[in-house]
Amino acid sequence: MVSRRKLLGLGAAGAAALGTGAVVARSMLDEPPRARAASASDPVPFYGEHQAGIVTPAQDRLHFTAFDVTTDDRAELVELLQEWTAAAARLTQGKEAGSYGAVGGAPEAAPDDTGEALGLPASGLTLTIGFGASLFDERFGLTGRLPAQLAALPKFPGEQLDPAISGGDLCVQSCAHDPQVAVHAVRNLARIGFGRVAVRWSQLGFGRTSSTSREQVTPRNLMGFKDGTNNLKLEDSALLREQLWAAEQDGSPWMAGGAYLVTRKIRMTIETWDRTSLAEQEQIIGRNKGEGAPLGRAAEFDELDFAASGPDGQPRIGEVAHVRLAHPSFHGQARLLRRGYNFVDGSDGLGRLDAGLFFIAYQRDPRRQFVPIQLSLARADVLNEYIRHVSSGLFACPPGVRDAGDYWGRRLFAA
Ligand SMILES: C=CC1=C(C)c2cc3[nH]c(cc4nc(cc5[nH]c(cc1n2)c(C)c5CCC(=O)O)C(CCC(=O)O)=C4C)c(C)c3C=C
Ligand SMILES: [Fe+2]
Repeated sequence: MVSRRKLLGLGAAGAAALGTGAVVARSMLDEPPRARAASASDPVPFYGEHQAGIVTPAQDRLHFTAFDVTTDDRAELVELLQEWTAAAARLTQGKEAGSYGAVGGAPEAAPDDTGEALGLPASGLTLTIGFGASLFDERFGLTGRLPAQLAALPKFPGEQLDPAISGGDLCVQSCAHDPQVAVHAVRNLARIGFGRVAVRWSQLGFGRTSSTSREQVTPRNLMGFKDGTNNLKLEDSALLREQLWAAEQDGSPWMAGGAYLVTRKIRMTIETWDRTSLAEQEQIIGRNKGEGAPLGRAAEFDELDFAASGPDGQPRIGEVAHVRLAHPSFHGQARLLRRGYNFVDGSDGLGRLDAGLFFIAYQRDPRRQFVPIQLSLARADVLNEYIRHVSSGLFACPPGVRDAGDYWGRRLFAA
């Protein structure tokens, strides 16, 4: 197999051989992936108990895609998932999607890799798959396997969802430190899926808006605030077991080790936000803009003190501040692993940027976690004056792929 990085180092003779369409022997250049990503260009292990791309320290770039399955044939769907898994195992290690690659196959055949990532390193690529509730209809004999956790989200006050950019039978979250690598992976999965799946909607993102590890600096969202401070993180193993990973006893044993994913595309009216005073912006969020410290406190990771009041006798963190309404203490300690990205999809034709937050949250049960939190936010959050939810997705992300004999969702399709 040719790793993309190796291809660059082949030298003139090797490059010439590839250029003439020679098929490279799989064993010639194969090498095992390193155990863990050490730098932004390194691979992240693909095999494991959980899918990569959930607690993996959030990469800088996102290409999220939802697919509709266009075949009604269960065997074809299983075959697709097997082919996707094999391609994902290669792509995430910096290899090409297929064993011949972009230039190593027969000249009369379409290449089994599209080529735009040739020469690029793995770039921390992770590919994470999810299954939407619509996959469990009568087409594939999965009706009895629909997890209760995929119950449709309620209609939240104020949302203006566009069905064309919501839902989907399948989703793939592609994250990498290089946008070309993230897009290349999705493009090749779509290519492999031709005739069996069609892209329903997709979203590009940048500037991760959450930290999922204590080793990461907290990034900023497009409102200019640090986002992801009080998040579930990779290091919180007991909390992850309690709040993130589905367990055998949760009702759908095939999901044990997986997690449920909620996506929301949230458009910001940033032009209005940008004309709002600093003091008001900080009141709305409940943290200061510079440090990201809770109002009334000095440092980013200081505890939030909801009882503290200012000189005017009013609570430092207002009753309708975003962080108060979203805090676990108001939701039976429910937490989320947030992993969102900023987006700017050009302009809206009315002189405004089409920009905002592509919110991504993983959890063990959206009915206990995302739904109550979002209900509080939708009812009272002062931030609502500046945001609008325009798309929604809910997916069951199965456990990790154990080894090369396993595939995404194997336990779902097992007899
Ligand atoms: C339903 C869940 C949430 C949505 C939707 C949401 C949208 C949203 N958030 C920000 C900006 C910030 N959020 C912050 C904290 C925070 N947000 C949520 C949940 C949702 N946010 C939670 C659970 C928390 C943590 C609360 C806590 O325990 O303290 C922050 C503060 C920094 C941080 O802790 O991450 C900011 C800033 C925007 C702009 C937005 C929609 C566009
Ligand atoms: Fe938030």
